[in-house]
Amino acid sequence: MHTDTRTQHTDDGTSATSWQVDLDAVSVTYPNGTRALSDVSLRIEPGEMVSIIGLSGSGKSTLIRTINGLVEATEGKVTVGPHQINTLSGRTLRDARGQIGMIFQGFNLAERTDVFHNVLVGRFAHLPWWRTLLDLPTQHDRDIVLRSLDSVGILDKMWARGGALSGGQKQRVAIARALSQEPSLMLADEPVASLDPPTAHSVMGDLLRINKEQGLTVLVNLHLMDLAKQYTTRLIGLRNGQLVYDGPIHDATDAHFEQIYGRPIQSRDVLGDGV
Ligand SMILES: Nc1ncnc2c1ncn2[C@@H]1O[C@H](COP(=O)(O)OP(=O)(O)OP(=O)(O)O)[C@@H](O)[C@H]1O
Repeated sequence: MHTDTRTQHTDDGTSATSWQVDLDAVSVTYPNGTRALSDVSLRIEPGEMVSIIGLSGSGKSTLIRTINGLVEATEGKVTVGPHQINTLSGRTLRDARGQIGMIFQGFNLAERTDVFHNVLVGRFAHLPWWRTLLDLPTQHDRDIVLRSLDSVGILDKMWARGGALSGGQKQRVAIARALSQEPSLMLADEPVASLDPPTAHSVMGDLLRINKEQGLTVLVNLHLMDLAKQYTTRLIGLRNGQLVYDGPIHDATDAHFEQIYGRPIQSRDVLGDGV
């Protein structure tokens, strides 16, 4: 299968590559016998902004984790940029993951460490080990950390401790940490599920801006249909581990959402405008 990449131009004139993602007949069965994904095939083009929607347990996290190699596909082929992820292990898998930014619902920040060093962690994939041990980032690494913080509007919090930030600020630090990897793909697993509605909208707005400004491929797991409609251009619907919708978001009707949820739409399926 041909795998495409696209060059993105960053503000400092350097260029990075935005990756395509291909899943070819991918199934995942966990060791306890749970079949979390069944025969999923899809292609995400470089630079797309895609939402993955489904009820709890439908396989959204498993899909995201299979793409970055945290979960192994038990059948099928997972191709991410130039890598066939499900054949990699050890150093080569770590190197590939170094180019995949990952954002989690729980932020995963070091609470007692300042924001600068939390974001610098994103550079570790690119630093020789002795520089990370000696805490000796280059000026280039520092510049990237500052630019990443600036791009999510929290440069002024650089010396605050991770634990002293609000949920929205923590998620922005997590986005900055992922950006400092200079990623070729951004994966977000329920990034706004712990946030209040206005903050959820602004974090989704940050992800959309990064997608547009940097041309970065973004895949985001959501369980709220209005966020998917407002911030993404393509919808992937999962139900019981199966792909039940894949198409442009503006073609997705309430009937499609009902098919994805397996029941009529309820108020808990939408966040509201948060104002
Ligand atoms: N490590 C695991 N071992 C065994 N079963 C698992 C594991 N992780 C997930 N599952 C199961 O796989 C199925 C899909 O789970 P997954 O977390 O991918 O769904 P999800 O759509 O992300 O759900 P949620 O929105 O609640 O996070 C579920 O039945 C879940 O219980």
